[in-house]
Amino acid sequence: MDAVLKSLSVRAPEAADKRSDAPRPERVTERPTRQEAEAAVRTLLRWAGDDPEREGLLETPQRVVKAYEQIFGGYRQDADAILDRVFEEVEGYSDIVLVRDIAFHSHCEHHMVPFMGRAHIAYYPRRGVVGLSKLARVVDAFARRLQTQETMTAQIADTIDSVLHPRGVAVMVEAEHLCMAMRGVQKSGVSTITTQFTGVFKQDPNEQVRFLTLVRDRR
Ligand SMILES: Nc1nc2c(ncn2[C@@H]2O[C@H](COP(=O)(O)OP(=O)(O)OP(=O)(O)O)[C@@H](O)[C@H]2O)c(=O)[nH]1
Ligand SMILES: [Zn+2]
Repeated sequence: MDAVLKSLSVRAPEAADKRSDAPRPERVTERPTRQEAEAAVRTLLRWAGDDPEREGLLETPQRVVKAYEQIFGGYRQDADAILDRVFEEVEGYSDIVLVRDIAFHSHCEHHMVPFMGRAHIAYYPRRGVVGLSKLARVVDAFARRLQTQETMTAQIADTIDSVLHPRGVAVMVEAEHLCMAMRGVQKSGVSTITTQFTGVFKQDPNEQVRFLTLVRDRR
C-alpha cells in the first residue's frame, strides 16, 4: 500500500489544482454533411496509400462515419442531465459510495488514436444518491470525445461536483495510450494514472488515502 501511495503521490490540499472552478469546454462546431465526412475518409484512405475504389474499401467510408457517431457520441450528450435523478430514500446513508473499474475507451486529441482503461469514482452524498450506472454513463459521455486523460478526469469530477453538490468527489483514471504504444516512442504496457479531488477529498489527505485504499483493495 505504501508503495502504491508513494507512486501516486497523494497531494496536500494546497497542491490540489483549481480545475473545478474553470469553465467546462463544450465546443461543438458546425458539422459537415455525411457525404463530406465520407469524402474525407476516402482522402485519408488515399493518404494511407490504398485505393478507396477497390471492392473491400467501397463501403468503408460509410462504416467509418457510422462508427464515429458511436465512438464520438459524447459530443451529443449532456453529462449534467445524466445525473438528473437523485434517490433520497436511503435511510440517511451519507458515507462513501465508490464505483470502481469502470472500463472506457477514448481517443487522444493529439493523434486521434485510442486510449483505454478504467475509471474509479467516489463521492460522499449530501442529499440522496444517484443510480450507479449513471456514474459509468458520465464516464462514457466524456470518453466518447477527443480527449486528454487529464481533461477527462477533471470533467468527470467537475460534473458530479457541480450537479450533485456532494461533500466530496474523487476520480482516478488509469489508462494505456496506443499513441505511445503503436507509434512514436512505441512503449507498450505503460499506464498513466490521473486523479482529481474535490471537497473533503481535496481538503483531507486521509480521505484520499481511504479512496486509494478502497480502489486498490482486491480482497
Ligand atoms: N498529457 C497528455 N499527453 C498526451 C495524452 N495523450 C497523448 N499525449 C501526448 O501528447 C504528446 C503530443 O506531443 P507532440 O510532440 O506534439 O506530438 P508527437 O510528435 O506526435 O509526439 P510523440 O508521441 O512523442 O511522437 C505526446 O507526448 C503524447 O504522448 C494525454 O491524455 N495527456
Ligand atoms: Zn496521442
